[in-house]
Amino acid sequence: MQDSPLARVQAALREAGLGALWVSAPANVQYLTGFESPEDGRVLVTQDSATLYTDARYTLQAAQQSSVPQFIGRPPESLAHAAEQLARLSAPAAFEADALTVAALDILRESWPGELVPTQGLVSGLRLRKTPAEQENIRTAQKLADQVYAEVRPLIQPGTRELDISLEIELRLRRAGAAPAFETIVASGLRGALPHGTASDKVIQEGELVTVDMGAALAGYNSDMTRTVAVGEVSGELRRIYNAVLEAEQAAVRAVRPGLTGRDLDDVARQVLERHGLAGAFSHSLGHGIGLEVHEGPRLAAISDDPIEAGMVITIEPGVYLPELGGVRIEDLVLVTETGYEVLSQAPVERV
Ligand SMILES: CSCC[C@H](N)C(=O)N1CCC[C@H]1C(=O)N[C@@H](C)C(=O)O
Repeated sequence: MQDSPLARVQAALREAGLGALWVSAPANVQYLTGFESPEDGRVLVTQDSATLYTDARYTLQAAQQSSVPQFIGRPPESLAHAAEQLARLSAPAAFEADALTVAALDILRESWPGELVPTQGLVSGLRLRKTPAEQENIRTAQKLADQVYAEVRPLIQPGTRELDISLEIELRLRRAGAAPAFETIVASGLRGALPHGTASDKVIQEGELVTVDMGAALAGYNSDMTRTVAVGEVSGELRRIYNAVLEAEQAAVRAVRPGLTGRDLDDVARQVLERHGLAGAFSHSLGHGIGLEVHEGPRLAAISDDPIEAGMVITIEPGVYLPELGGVRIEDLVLVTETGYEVLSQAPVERV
């Protein structure tokens, strides 16, 4: 309890001179309470209490899952209940500035007494380093994704539609009790130049590269991995960009260790691609943290000072996108350890 996420948020409130925090970011609601329908939940954390607010659709579920007491009801009753707690505080209450619409803030201001101040990162900062239990959840989600990828890999052949590959992946994830972490990306041939090219009805042809970017969501935690494979013989230029991306990816993975910043790792990959004359075609960041959300801190990007620390789970995913030719992305899921890294994604990276 002493070191639980809730206890740490309460300690942070005391340190910041805040009386309470209204938590509305779904991942933060789940992190603090264990409630697995967090889009329909909010949490009021004070220095010595916490209440989960949700509605009657979730009475039983919230009682089974939540580690904090629940108030079942909708606004205005729920906000009036929170207002009673806030009225006892002498310090201002805070809200999550990155997880509240202007309209929702107006309603809180109309419903509650006292000052309401914006905060950022109070809870999501705690989520950056994963506990051993969280690491295990992500590892299990990735193992399932590896298994599903292996089962579906034989379908990536001439004559198959991209859509049928994504459907097969998503069906197999769901059969196993998981869900897709995000809409599966299957981008073949020229569509490979779309970094977020979700599967279309395009039919895969001989001589194309096919990029599959997939993740499993299990027990609230997500995985994320990309493989690009060749269908038959591909052109020399496609082979060249594939091997350049592979070199960049492997260099960045091998560089992972605590003490660096997100920018340092992004630089490693970008420099390799620069040597191959391809840095201009790497149009996104190197990677991101992952956990209760697919995209969370730290950012691995050219503009990121985010520190890389042991316990973080990150993706390393350089890509090259050339509209006239196609694209390549290779992505691994990596746990940052005290001494370096452990690659969690085990699906084979093929030679092209
Ligand atoms: C819609 S979730 C996509 C998951 C994927 N593995 C991923 O994170 N991608 C695909 C290419 C770029 C990268 C991404 O979206 N990165 C973000 C963080 C960025 O802003 O660069």
